[in-house]
Amino acid sequence: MDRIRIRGGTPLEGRIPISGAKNAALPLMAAGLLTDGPLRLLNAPDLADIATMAGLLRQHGLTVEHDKQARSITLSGAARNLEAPYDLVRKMRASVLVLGPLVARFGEAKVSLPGGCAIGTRPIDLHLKGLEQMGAEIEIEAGYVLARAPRGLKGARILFPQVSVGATENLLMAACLAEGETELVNAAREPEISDLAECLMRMGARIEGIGTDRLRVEGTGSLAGATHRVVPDRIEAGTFAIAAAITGGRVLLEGARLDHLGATARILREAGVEVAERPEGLRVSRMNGLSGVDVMTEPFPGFATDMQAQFMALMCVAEGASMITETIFENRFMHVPELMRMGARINYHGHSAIVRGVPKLSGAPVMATDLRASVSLILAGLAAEGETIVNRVYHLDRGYERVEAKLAAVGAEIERIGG
Ligand SMILES: CC(=O)N[C@H]1[C@@H](OP(=O)(O)OP(=O)(O)OC[C@H]2O[C@@H](n3ccc(=O)[nH]c3=O)[C@H](O)[C@@H]2O)O[C@H](CO)[C@@H](O)[C@@H]1O
Ligand SMILES: C=C(OP(=O)(O)O)C(=O)O
Repeated sequence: MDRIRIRGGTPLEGRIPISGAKNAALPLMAAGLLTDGPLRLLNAPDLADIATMAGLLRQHGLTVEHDKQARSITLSGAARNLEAPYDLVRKMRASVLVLGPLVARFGEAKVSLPGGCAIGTRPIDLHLKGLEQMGAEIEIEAGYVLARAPRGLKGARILFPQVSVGATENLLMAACLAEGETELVNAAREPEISDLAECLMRMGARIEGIGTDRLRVEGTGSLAGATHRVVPDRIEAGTFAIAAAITGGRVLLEGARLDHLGATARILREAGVEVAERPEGLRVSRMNGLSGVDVMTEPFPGFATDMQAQFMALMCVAEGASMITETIFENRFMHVPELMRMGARINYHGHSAIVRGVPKLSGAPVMATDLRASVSLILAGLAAEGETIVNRVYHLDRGYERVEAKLAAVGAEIERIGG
């Protein structure tokens, strides 16, 4: 399995292109099930998760063309097979996003339960309850969700007791083909949800309240094909902002959007990082010292859980202490022991970690456990003295496109070792 070798200490300088967002592209691909298409997605990232979703949609019967040169994905045709098998769903939780579109359009779906993953149990009860409220009959059998709505779904008022990105996306897609009006209350407001809603509108859906926590959808009989540009990846942008900050460098994040960073930009500024909007993207630099800042993860526009591990790496070399509280996932501190192997001073208990900054981290062999934990170890390696080897990088390839090439282009000493 591939490893990443880093020799730390070089301040990063230059321009980094930001790819299309994984977490926008995956639901947009699932939206391809709602139409015969073609649905053409531009600015599509080239990632392992995108290949997994393409594989899943192909086995449902769609034609999926991923033109990596043109960075486009074109989806066309109608699903013939309504089953999403365990072998594909277990690889990637976002596979469950085929459930809403399949049952809304074809009146039936059989989708493997995704199961837990490294960061938590991640149930899908809110997805299922919402579909039931829209008239679907749901049974769980042998690890599969069997959903049936032979006469189609009906609009409903769905109040989420907890904000869920995936449940909002699944039910938003289902509502587009339901009969009558659906209201999603306490809906997630992440930029990826607005991106999905805008694409659905281009396909002919009627949605109001985009960007708010109350989405109203007037169902239509069918949706058409469309062309849509995937939003830039705010988590990739935030990750590279921290790469610049942790090395005392200066980078231009091409295409990144300040309004999509939510609380991340404010918190980085509080820590001593300069973040400025430019016509081509975001300029991020750090000329002076870093200071410890407390953060708590929250749904958008709060500080993103997908930025927590990277921010912790930064706080490892800040002056003073930082309390980091994870409120979204129950087990998202697996990077802590690995960062400690590099000399970080961290105490954690339950949902909170106290990080006491040290002047220098030291390079070490470390093990990646999930996507954002993996990249946090790369960030720590960029700031550390000596060599860091990040093992088990397949997690990284799920969500970062050519991460080592992008970092090497701005001066990092980093390479992938195959094998
Ligand atoms: C592909 C994708 O976009 N993944 C993102 C998405 O994941 P995902 O859509 O899985 O995350 P959710 O927003 O649904 O999860 C938020 C919380 O709600 C809980 N929950 C969720 C659904 C449900 O039916 N029942 C329930 O209890 C989850 O266990 C978690 O504790 O949003 C997360 C939170 O911003 C991000 O970390 C992931 O990167
Ligand atoms: C947790 C993440 O992804 P997923 O929901 O696909 O596991 C992530 O992108 O950080």
